[in-house]
This record gives sequence, structure tokens and C-alpha cells, in this order.
Amino acid sequence: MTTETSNGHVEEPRVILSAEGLRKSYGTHQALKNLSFTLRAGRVLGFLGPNGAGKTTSIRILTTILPPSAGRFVVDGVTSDHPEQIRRRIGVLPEGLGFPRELTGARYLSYYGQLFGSSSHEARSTAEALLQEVGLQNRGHSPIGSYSHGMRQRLGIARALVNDPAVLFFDEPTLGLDPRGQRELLTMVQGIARDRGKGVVLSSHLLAEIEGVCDDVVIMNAGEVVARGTVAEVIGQASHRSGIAMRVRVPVGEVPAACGLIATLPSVRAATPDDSTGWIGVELRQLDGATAADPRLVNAMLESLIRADTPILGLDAGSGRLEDVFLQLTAEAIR
Ligand SMILES: Nc1ncnc2c1ncn2[C@@H]1O[C@H](COP(=O)(O)OP(=O)(O)OP(=O)(O)O)[C@@H](O)[C@H]1O
Repeated sequence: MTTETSNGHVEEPRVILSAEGLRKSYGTHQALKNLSFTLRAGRVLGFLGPNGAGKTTSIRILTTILPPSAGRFVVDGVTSDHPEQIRRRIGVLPEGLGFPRELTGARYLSYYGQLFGSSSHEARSTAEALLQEVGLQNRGHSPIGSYSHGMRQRLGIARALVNDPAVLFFDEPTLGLDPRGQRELLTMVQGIARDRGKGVVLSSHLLAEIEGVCDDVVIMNAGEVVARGTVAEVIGQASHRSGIAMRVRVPVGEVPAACGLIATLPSVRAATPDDSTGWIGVELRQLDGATAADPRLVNAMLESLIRADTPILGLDAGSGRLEDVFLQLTAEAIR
């Protein structure tokens, strides 16, 4: 989301959350080693990493539940040495949030509104508007105990919005949801950033699902940041290091012959097979920082396979998916 000023300059949305050198130790165990990033309004930042990477620790620090061992952060202009002021500017959906089963969704949200200082009338009308926004308008007056897991997560999102925060934190929000529920929830999360102009931090290890939702990512592994940037930058950095610029998938039995053909193309440095899936990673001679292959090279590769009567089952003419990068980076860090 950019805005054009009267003199034609395009302005970036403001930085709404930034962190510098955050560290956290539990006793002698360093759970977070050096986390720095910036998040602009209207964008979704993904904290990605396998179990134990430090995602929850980072979110606990940024939401003022845990003090960092070192480093600082700024939320909507407020520095981390003012935790009470920060709490008024953030909304949080923690992992595994529990709900009072007997309260209705509407009562629950009104209660939170009043905790943030709204009158009971204001809190009730905010609750109704939020229930509508998260698609619970027809169930708002039923007890939460009767809600499905997906409905509870949506209620948790509504709760996080009660104080109209500048930044929202969602810790593994899609855990336990079916694919449709995951998609609906992530679309909602994206809308909160885009339409309301909020900064959103989303932690997950479900990469395929969140790849399309996050604008920026921080990939963590064992407390270290192993990659950081926009999704395209992170994929580009990793493909530049691996040299793989495109992938093609053929039947497993045809992989050796197809690799041989691809490797004879003049611009190809190497064709690396994955014998179990049939995907072949294609490395080019000159990458020059490119994150995707020249379409003419893609065509030449496809032509040579078609001439050899090789069935083409899949093509990734970009440099791969975030999931591949994640697996590559976290495996490198573990080695
Ligand atoms: N209170 C604690 N005391 C000691 N060690 C802890 C504590 N909380 C977390 N850790 C350790 O810190 C590291 C990071 O944990 P954290 O929960 O932040 O990771 P995570 O990326 O959220 O993982 P998960 O996806 O499993 O929730 C892990 O090694 C964990 O065992």
C-alpha cells in the first residue's frame, strides 16, 4: 500500500513496528540470538521456522509478556521501555487461546472492550461490528462452548481488534483448522492488514498456506534469523545461492533422460534431479541476481523435452517456492 503525494512522489506506508538486536536467554539456553526487522503499515510479516525456532519467544517479547535479554523495539512510535503504552496499541491472538465456554461471543467481546476503557454501550456496538467483520454475526449470541474451532479462532481475531490496535500478532492461528478454515482465516488476516492499514505479524510453520499471505518474512532456525526480506527477495536470495532458476517435473522413470537433455542446453550449468518426486532443478550459467529464468530459456527447455516425447508434469518457471527455501535454509543451519 503506497500513497502518492500532490507532487507525485510515492510514499511508503510508515514503519509501524521495528526491532533491533532482540535476544532472549532462558538460563544458559539462547532461544533468540539477534532479531531485527521492520514492518510497515498495511503489510503482513511472517515469522517462519520449525519447532523451537524462537517464534513464540519473539512474539512474547514484542507483546511485552517477556522482557528481552537485550535489544529494543518500537511499536507505533512507542519504545519497548513503555510496555503499558505498547499494550494499548497491539492486539494478540496467542497460540491455544482458551475461552469461557458459557459466555456468548458478544458478551466476551464487550467485556474486552470495557477492559480497554469503552463504555458498555460503545463496547456492545464495537462487539457487534467485529462479529460481523469476522463472519460470526449469526452466532454472536450463542455460548462460545457451542462454537467450532474455526469460529473460536475468528472470535480470537475479533478480540485482538477490540482496541483498534496498530499492530496485530497472530501466533500459529491456523493450527488445527481444515484447509478451507485455514484459507478463510488467512484471507481475513490479509484483509486486516490491507483494508484496515494495520501491521500484522503472523507466525507459522505452514509455509505453503502462508506464502500467498505474507508480504515480508523472517525465517528463523534455532533462535537465529536465517533469511529476511520480502517473500520474493528471500526466494531470490536462496535461488541465487543454490543457482536453481527453474524446475520442471517429469515422470520419475524419465528423470535421467530428461536431465541429460536439459544439461545439453547451452545456457544450463546443471540439472539436478530429485528422483523421488520427478522434479528437476535447473541451474543456469549466468544468474546476474535474476530470480527467475528468461522465458526463452524456459521455452527452449520445454521444446527439447517435447521433441523427445517426455511428458511434462509440472513447471516452476520462477525460482521455487518459499517452502523449498525454508527447507533448504533450515537444513543448512542445522548441518
Ligand atoms: N520458558 C522457557 N524456559 C526454557 N526454555 C524455553 C522456554 N520457552 C521456550 N524455551 C526454549 O526456547 C526455544 C524457542 O522456543 P519457542 O517456543 O520460542 O519456539 P517456536 O519457534 O515458537 O516453536 P514452536 O513452533 O514449537 O512453538 C526452544 O528451544 C524452547 O525449548
